[in-house]
Amino acid sequence: MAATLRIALAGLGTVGAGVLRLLEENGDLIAARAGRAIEVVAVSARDRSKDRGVDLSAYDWEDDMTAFAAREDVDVVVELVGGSDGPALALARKALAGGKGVVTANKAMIAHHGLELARLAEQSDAPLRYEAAVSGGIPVVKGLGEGAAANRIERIYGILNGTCNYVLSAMESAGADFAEVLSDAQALGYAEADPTFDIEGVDAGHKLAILASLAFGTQLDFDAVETTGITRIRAADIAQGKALGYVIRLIGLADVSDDGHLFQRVAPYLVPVSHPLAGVTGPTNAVVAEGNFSGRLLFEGAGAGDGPTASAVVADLIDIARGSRAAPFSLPVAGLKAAEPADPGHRRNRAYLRFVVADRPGVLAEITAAMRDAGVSIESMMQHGQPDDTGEPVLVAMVTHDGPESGVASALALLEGSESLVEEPLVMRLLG
Ligand SMILES: NC(=O)C1=CN([C@@H]2O[C@H](COP(=O)(O)OP(=O)(O)OC[C@H]3O[C@@H](n4cnc5c(N)ncnc54)[C@H](O)[C@@H]3O)[C@@H](O)[C@H]2O)C=CC1
Ligand SMILES: N[C@@H](CC=O)C(=O)O
Ligand code: NA
Repeated sequence: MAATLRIALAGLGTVGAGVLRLLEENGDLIAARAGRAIEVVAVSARDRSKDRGVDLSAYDWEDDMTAFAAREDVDVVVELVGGSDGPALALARKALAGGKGVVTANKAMIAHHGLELARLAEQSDAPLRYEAAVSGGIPVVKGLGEGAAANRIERIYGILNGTCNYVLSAMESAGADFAEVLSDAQALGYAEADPTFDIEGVDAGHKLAILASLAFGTQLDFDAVETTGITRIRAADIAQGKALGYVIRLIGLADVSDDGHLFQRVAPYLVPVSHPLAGVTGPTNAVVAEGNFSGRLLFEGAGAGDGPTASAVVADLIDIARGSRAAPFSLPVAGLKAAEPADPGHRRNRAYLRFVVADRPGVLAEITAAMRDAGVSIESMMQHGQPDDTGEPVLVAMVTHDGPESGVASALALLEGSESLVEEPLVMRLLG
């Protein structure tokens, strides 16, 4: 058997402790499959004395994780700290520049700096792997980079954030309160250190930017991802969606037009109950990739949590131990094209619009007039009034016929500043 693959592990939280447990429990099987043992040499985290339920006594401790990059007894650095910049990025840069491999679960860092890191990896012929960064335990990075590598991918979309899916499906099934379910998701280790990244769609945006680059061979462009989170969704929207035959899911969706314009959006969508993504509940993620020869591929599994994420991290280590040197984004860096962001105005779809309005005569006429003037055709409309004349605001929801997104945008622009609207209208597209 070849020499041991020696690793240093930065970050001993949910994922880091999971990796140590996995290497401990499945060590023999992993060594047999990798062709050599994977040995943890050193670890680093913020607090040395914290009880993580794993024995650290066999490993060296470094207070400063960037010291891993200079250690001659380390082949691969595993970065499980998080944060797009800061010590995680410093460590990845130093390690790759010095010819060490890097395995990371850090989607924020890859989404912002993946191109630079891939270039460093290429220059020093060091492996860079990030399977855990996109949809935790699902082998979607490998699925696209290897299994579907022969295809032109035409569209990629899916449920990319376990926390949001957990929150939405609990609100849907148990009528649970948003804040309460979010704290459950945090306690279960699904949420990011800053959970606003989850609920505002930023985390899903990081993953979508990575998937788009892998799928379309374009340069990462996280700044161009249009991002809307789930914080404005009310129980009434979920109930309304259900009555229409839909569930609400936070969807990341990317495609590239024939003339090379890249569309990337994360937003809550109404998903027909018959669609495979509608049955995806809890912290589960699912990614659909449409290949021109493979047809529709569906990758589904646990998108967050210690075990599944550790499984993806260790799979990357096994790849490196086997000697794989695949390009991080499936193509040499020079082959990744810069893509212009697409203008979403021409995209056609049906939309769910929800207004909270003052309960007084003429309000509905004002909204429908704006729709008419913008050329938006209404398919159905529901008003949830108060049982008696309480003067409380009421909720008006409507679904439009298929039409360009620019029509809905124009209608809402006409209503901007209207005293009839008590809050900003909510728009969710119907997944087609
Ligand atoms: N928790 C999950 O389900 C998943 C997490 N990830 C990613 O994995 C990475 C780690 O996530 P978790 O384990 O959930 O985070 P965590 O918050 O549980 O653990 C982070 C670890 O990094 C250490 N750390 C943080 N800042 C540090 C610093 N400045 N210096 C030294 N150590 C520092 C902490 O002490 C802790 O040990 C993140 O990039 C996250 O986005 C990816 C997929 C799923
Ligand atoms: N916070 C993320 C963790 C995995 O990427 C999520 O909820 O999906
Ligand atoms: Na993955």
